[in-house]
Amino acid sequence: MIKNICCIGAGYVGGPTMAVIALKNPNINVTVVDINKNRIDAWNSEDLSSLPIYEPGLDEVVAEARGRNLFFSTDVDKAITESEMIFISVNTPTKTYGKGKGMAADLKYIELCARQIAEIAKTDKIVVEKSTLPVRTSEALKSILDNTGNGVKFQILSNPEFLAEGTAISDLLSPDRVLIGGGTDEEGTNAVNALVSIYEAWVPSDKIITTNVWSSELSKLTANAFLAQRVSSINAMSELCEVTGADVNEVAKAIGMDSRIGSKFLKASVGFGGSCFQKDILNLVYIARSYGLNQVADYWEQVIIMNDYQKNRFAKKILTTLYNTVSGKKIAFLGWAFKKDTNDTRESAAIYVADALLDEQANIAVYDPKVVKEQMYNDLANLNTRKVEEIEAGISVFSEVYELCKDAHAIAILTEWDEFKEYDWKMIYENMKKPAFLFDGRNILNGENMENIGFVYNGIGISKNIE
Ligand SMILES: NC(=O)C1=CN([C@@H]2O[C@H](COP(=O)(O)OP(=O)(O)OC[C@H]3O[C@@H](n4cnc5c(N)ncnc54)[C@H](O)[C@@H]3O)[C@@H](O)[C@H]2O)C=CC1
Ligand SMILES: O=C(O)[C@H]1O[C@H](OP(=O)(O)OP(=O)(O)OC[C@H]2O[C@@H](n3ccc(=O)[nH]c3=O)[C@H](O)[C@@H]2O)[C@H](O)[C@@H](O)[C@@H]1O
Repeated sequence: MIKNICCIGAGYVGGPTMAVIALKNPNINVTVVDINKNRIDAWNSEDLSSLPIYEPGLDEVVAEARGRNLFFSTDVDKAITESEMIFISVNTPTKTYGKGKGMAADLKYIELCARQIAEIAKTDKIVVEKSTLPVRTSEALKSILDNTGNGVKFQILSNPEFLAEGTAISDLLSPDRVLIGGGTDEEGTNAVNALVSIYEAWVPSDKIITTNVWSSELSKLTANAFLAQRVSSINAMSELCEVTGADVNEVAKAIGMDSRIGSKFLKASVGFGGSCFQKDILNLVYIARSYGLNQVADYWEQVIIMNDYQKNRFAKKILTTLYNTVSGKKIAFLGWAFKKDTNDTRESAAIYVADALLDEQANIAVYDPKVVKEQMYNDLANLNTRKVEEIEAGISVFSEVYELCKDAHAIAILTEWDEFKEYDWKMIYENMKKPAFLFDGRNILNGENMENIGFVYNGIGISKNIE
């Protein structure tokens, strides 16, 4: 029976995942550790609205478990020493240097964890890969862990996480499945069973599937590739809709009712963002190429190419519709996060659309209910396309939508926050420059209603000019 587990990495995955494991396993002590002290302080904050990540329902789970059997700490060594099972949930971003730059996953954080575990551990441990990793990473982990020479035995499991941000808590409470990859010898089976029993505290047994480690590692990359592919597929159709007079919402509904296709994940948009889809597909492409599978690599790479195209296309549409110049014009951005109900902005389409419009000297005004100004400036600075002073001069951040849209030439909806649907759009229209352009990058508003108010409305995959 496992009594103590720890998780290295208190981010978007480590934090919520461990909070739910602790909630459902009150007899197991769960310690989440991170080298980032600010993050740990925020997880320990008395004020639950100051948790480092925003996820609906997370505050309640933390309130119940924290201090009871859920702990957040920067003492990584102590947590490793005391735990029988160690989850690794550190970031695995795309490499920005050296071999595989811009494609491969950067595994330096993973390797550092493995080396630290190898150095500190004095008793046998089950090490669980929670981070998304290239297929066969566990082989490298095993080699590092087994070569310490201190006689400690390690079992390595793969347990990828499938939660989506914004719905993390409900995804964790009722997952479609839990996937555990592990060895099939006696020790491997015991390790798998130990992890299965933790999930069985709340997940029905038939939803917990076990596979070999390679299948588990590769299933995670495959799932994200398939999901992102659906978005790129519907986005590709959105452009065809715009030139033929078809309506992408109608097309999505029509095809989604085919049970073989299914209705989810068919929402045309300004392009997918988030920390994982792009990173994981690039990684998949890199792996395929490294095995010489160039057709496989090209096939998946097209999902990213299409997504980049969609983001650019949206920015270009704004430019051409506004008479080919946005220089000095106020463009109001509704939303900056990569999707609603999260404060995460990683790879958000908003960043790229803003960058393209800054090239055209637009004055961009932004409002997002959960993203702070410094984050927006950082996101643009990280592109390395312009100086910080230029970013600060080109982007102004508002905390209130009516002021945001006052005297704007155009509004662009970048994130599908629910509150955007509830605004007094008539009032917004009245205070804008005319013609008042509205670019709905998420198709959340009713185009006809907006046109009745007076807006020149542009949705994604909806053409107004073709009968
Ligand atoms: N964000 C998401 O929705 C999902 C992410 N994933 C995967 O989970 C992994 C983690 O992702 P996020 O939680 O989003 O990343 P994150 O960047 O939010 O969190 C990672 C944390 O690990 C910490 N860290 C890095 N090296 C460390 C070390 N040596 N010792 C202690 N702490 C260390 C960092 O300080 C950071 O706080 C990635 O592999 C990602 O692909 C999987 C499913 C969903
Ligand atoms: O590995 C990960 O990090 C996670 O990646 C995604 O989760 P996430 O990126 O948090 O959010 P999604 O809901 O998948 O949305 C991703 C992006 O696609 C966009 N999207 C999604 C669905 C859709 O129909 N249309 C669309 O444009 C969203 O707006 C967002 O920008 C997957 O859905 C999770 O299963 C996975 O665990």
